Amino acid sequence: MIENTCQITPAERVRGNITLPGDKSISHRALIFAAIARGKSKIRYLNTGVDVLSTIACLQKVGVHFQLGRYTVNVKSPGLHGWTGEDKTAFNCGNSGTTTRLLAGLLPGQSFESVLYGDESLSRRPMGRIIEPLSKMNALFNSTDGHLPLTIFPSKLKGIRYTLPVASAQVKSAILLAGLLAEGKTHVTEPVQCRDHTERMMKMLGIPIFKKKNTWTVHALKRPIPGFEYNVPADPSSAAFWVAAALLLHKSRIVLSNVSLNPTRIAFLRLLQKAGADIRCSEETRSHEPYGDIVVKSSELQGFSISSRNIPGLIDEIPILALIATQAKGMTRIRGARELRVKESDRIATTVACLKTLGAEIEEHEDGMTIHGPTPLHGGTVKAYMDHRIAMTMAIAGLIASDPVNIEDYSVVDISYPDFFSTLEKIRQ
Ligand SMILES: O=C(O)C1=C[C@@H](OP(=O)(O)O)[C@@H](O)[C@H](O)C1
Ligand SMILES: C=C(OP(=O)(O)O)C(=O)O
Repeated sequence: MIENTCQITPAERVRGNITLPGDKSISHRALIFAAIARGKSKIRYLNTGVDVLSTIACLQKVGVHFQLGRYTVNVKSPGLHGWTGEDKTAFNCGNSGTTTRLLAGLLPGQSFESVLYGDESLSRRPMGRIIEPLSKMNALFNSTDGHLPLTIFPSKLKGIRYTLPVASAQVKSAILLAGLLAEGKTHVTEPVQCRDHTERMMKMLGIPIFKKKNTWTVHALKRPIPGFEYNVPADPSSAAFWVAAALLLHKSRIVLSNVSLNPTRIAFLRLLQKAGADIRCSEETRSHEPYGDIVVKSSELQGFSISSRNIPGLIDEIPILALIATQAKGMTRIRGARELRVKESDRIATTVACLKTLGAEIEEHEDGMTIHGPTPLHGGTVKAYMDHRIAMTMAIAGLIASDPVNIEDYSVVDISYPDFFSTLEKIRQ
């Protein structure tokens, strides 16, 4: 076996109760709001993947202290108005788009110059989408052609009215966060709803934020907000891999506990239920983020259709949904998914390439893919393309294929789910 290649052999079934990692999107935000707050905060069940560790490393650079325990992180911050940095403070965002774009909203209103940079994959991803609205707020940037590294100069921000041209929670969040340090009100309109964790956390902390139709309005932060305690629910995007394994392998049953049931995140569950999946969600526990338990059993599935309006609610689940579609009866159409081309990898191209290698009947389109099923998958060797979601999708493919699947660079799963392979070993039979 080549170094950093793993082999996943076929399984008969998966069974058991799974402890998932904390939600990655909520973890980034819990840390960022603990840094915005003044004083001590405590966050439980944080996602401890490499992306979230990048957010911690960046926030340490502005004078925020973290003490990481097994399930708890204690945070001590001088508060947003007390962040300190040396001139040209360099922030390594690693592989994380969320870290980069959310911090790009908070750094222009600071009194020091900063530089955001990241790995090869992150350096290919578009930053023009945040530079454009934040520049309208008077932020001053220097970038190479809308890509990292991004230099951010201190500036006096003003509120704006902005309609998102791409449905992106990262862009929406960057603008709302910048609004905390801007003069006047900041309004963001989202034509299609995307995840709303930033807005929920602002509300929870008493930050003045309001919604009218599909426009969010935030006011500048006049008074410091105090530290807080927060329990991060489990990550539905990580759950999706085990949901797929349980649906596709006979006589399987898995239970996933305390999963975020935020409606902006679980469109994939609703879509699969309509396609025939036996997925039951327990009654939601209402907190600032709804959460509950999910039970999944083996199911016969029909092909499904996804169009641009559905994409934001299941954007990160498309590679695993494409794998599920190879085993569903009939045709599955995924369109309006151009955004997938600017993720950690070009997820339209990489999903299609990997599934074709294993014998799937799949066609690539500029904005999506068409899949014909059910088509039995055979084994083979696939690349992870330095993309955690592609590596995890291929691992589930290995469980359902007729022969082993070798995954090159499998350790990239650490970006969002360091315990992924040990969990797979626990539940496979
Ligand atoms: O705000 C977030 O936490 C995220 C938003 C989405 O990205 P976009 O905002 O680029 O759609 C998603 O793909 C990413 O995994 C996390
Ligand atoms: C796209 C993702 O994350 P990010 O944009 O934060 O790199 C992801 O986790 O699938």
